[in-house]
Amino acid sequence: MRREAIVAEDLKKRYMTKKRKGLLRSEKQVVEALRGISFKIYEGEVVGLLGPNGAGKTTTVKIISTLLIPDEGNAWVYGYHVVNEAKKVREKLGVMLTVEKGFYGKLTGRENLEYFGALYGLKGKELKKRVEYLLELLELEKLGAGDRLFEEYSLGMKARLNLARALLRDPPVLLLDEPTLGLDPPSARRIRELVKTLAHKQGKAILYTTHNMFEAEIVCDRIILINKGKIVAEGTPEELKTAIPKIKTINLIVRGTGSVDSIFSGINAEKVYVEPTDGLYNIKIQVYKPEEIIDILVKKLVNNGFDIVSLKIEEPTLEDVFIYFAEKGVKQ
Ligand SMILES: Nc1ncnc2c1ncn2[C@@H]1O[C@H](COP(=O)(O)OP(=O)(O)OP(=O)(O)O)[C@@H](O)[C@H]1O
Repeated sequence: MRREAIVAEDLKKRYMTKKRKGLLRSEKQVVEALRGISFKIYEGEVVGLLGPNGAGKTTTVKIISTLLIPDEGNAWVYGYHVVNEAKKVREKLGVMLTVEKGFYGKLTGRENLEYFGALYGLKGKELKKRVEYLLELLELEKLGAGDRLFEEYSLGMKARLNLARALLRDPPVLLLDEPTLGLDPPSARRIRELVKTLAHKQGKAILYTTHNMFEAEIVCDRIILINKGKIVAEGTPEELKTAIPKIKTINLIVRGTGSVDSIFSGINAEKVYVEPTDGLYNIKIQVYKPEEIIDILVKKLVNNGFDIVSLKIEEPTLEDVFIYFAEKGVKQ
């Protein structure tokens, strides 16, 4: 049986902030960042924590990583309590929060890793071996980055070094907060491949936050969707796609000079988006049963002098799931 690596039980967190009221006045305000979040993450899986801005993703990651104390609820990492046994929890964790934090600009990538490795208690040959292994694993040597100063690093190199640092102690649990944000495709791909290998081949438990739905779908075994501090949906990407009303999208590109708006009057669609580009119209029509309207639609377009350049019917994507739950708000 797979072991539970992270267990979160009814986590709640409020922040006290001040809202400006005019030039000199401000009013205290309570932000309910987490309103009771419970989940489990097992060894060997990548679990995506997804949600719109301000949903509570970073707050959750910070609580699990012992950087923030919850107001209510509990969480454990390999059975150690995140508040009462924070030191033990930290020994089990590799955390990647923001890209640059804590690295020394005047040290090379290799020296930075050696420095943090020493802080974590690695020494001598063991430390050197681990650092060389990680420089290879993250392809930093290949990019000529091992002996370059950190201040000269590109964003992609910084992210790779950040992940290397999180792996120094070879921890069984990784918390990765938007690890590919702003990266070029090769760096993002390298990190995604590595994350999957670390979970599936080495059995690490990985909590992964991202805004990128394409990424979530290819990296995550399971997804937890949060909105306004609550879990609104949970499952594999496939399960989530079947959890929303089976709305499909007719994707049409047509060429013509007339107005397309009259075409859609009388057509029973949920939503229609029209985007004119260079003499073409890019049209998206969301409907439950495309087969019921497609004939009429094509006839109307042709009778009004439009050429159909392409026509596709698309199944719901993870992005549709995300938008559906974000718009729907919190299930009560
Ligand atoms: N230190 C803080 N003080 C006050 N409010 C905060 C603080 N940190 C977060 N918040 C608020 O708590 C809520 C949850 O924030 P959090 O950063 O956890 O969300 P998120 O899902 O990570 O968002 P994003 O996708 O934008 O990074 C938001 O309303 C945010 O404004």
